[in-house]
Amino acid sequence: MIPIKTIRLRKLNMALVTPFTTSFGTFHDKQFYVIEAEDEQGHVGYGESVAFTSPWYNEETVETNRHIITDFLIPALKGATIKHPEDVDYLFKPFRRNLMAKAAMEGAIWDLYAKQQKIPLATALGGDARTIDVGVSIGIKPSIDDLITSVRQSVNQGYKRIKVKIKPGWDVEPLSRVREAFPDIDMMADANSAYTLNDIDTLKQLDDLNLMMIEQPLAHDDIIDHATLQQAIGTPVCLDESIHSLEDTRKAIELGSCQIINIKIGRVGGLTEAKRIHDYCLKHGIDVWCGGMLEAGIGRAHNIALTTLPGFTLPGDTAASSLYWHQDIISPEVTVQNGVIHVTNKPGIGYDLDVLALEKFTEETEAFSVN
Ligand SMILES: O=C(O)CCC(=O)C1=CC=C[C@@H](O)[C@@H]1C(=O)O
Ligand SMILES: [Mg+2]
Repeated sequence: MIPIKTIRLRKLNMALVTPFTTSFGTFHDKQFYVIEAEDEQGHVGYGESVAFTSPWYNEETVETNRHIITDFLIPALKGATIKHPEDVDYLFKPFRRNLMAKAAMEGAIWDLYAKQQKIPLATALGGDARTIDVGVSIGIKPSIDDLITSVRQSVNQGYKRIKVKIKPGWDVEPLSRVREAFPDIDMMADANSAYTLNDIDTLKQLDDLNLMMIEQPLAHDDIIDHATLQQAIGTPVCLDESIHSLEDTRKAIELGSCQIINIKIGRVGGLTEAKRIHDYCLKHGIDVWCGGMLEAGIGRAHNIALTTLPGFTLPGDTAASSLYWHQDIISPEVTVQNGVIHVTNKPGIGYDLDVLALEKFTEETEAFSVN
């Protein structure tokens, strides 16, 4: 690779079109870092951090990302010889976890590499799909009627799969009403670790609803109880938060903890590990799909590139920019036609940056020399 000259951190703050409710409360906007990796010839690769401002999804936050990137990952790049983006994954190995910080940096370097090679990031990763199917994730709503309305909107827009968030007290009844209204849609539930093995009877009732999967029903750091649960229910278990690496994937598959894995680039430390997990699952007949973290356009573009790999057999959460942002930071924005994204064959992430929008949402910028 042409050596990296500068790493720039841009802290962005963007208002969400739809507030996003989690166990920590409701987010109305999202702060995150855009990482710009510039080489000595002026090519710029872009990455996007996906950590939230509070550690509700994993241990990372926007501020821990900045700390790890500026105090450890950028210094590690100084003087390092990066021949291929896979070298970055190796370079960052000595630093424990902080996978979203690593993924943001590594993603920018993968994009820079692809632009230097004048190939799409998808091609650099080994993907060749020209279109990808996408679904949509619907949060917990004030009423079942509101949920039905949201599902109808998404179905009418042609999304290939509807993901409905559930929690104790908001599960069998709302999902049954959705299934009654939409007997034939591909539907899944995302429990975000809200249940325990004491809830097996409730979760068994979901078997009657022909769900594609139930995502992360039990503890965020468990694969043992998920194996017990998978034995007890017919609905395929999908793991999200429990899987941080290829090793976690191997263990979960060997234990029978899941039948499907939601791969999120940020959760597993970057595109290199995400590809390793994909390749392993492809070999072992485990379906995978690409999860979302409410990314802006750069993160969305990385998700699209990854999803072109052959093992991404199920629709992911990479919905259109307009479902999340009044204005995205890429041009063109990510659009979805009848549940399908057409993959661009432009170099790197395949989208230009909308510089005016980027500046508009930038709260601060820092530059670090690497050579
Ligand atoms: O980006 C999207 O639209 C998907 C967002 C989404 O469903 C999630 C984001 C982060 C954590 C979870 O709440 C959930 C998920 O489990 O994937
Ligand atoms: Mg999930």
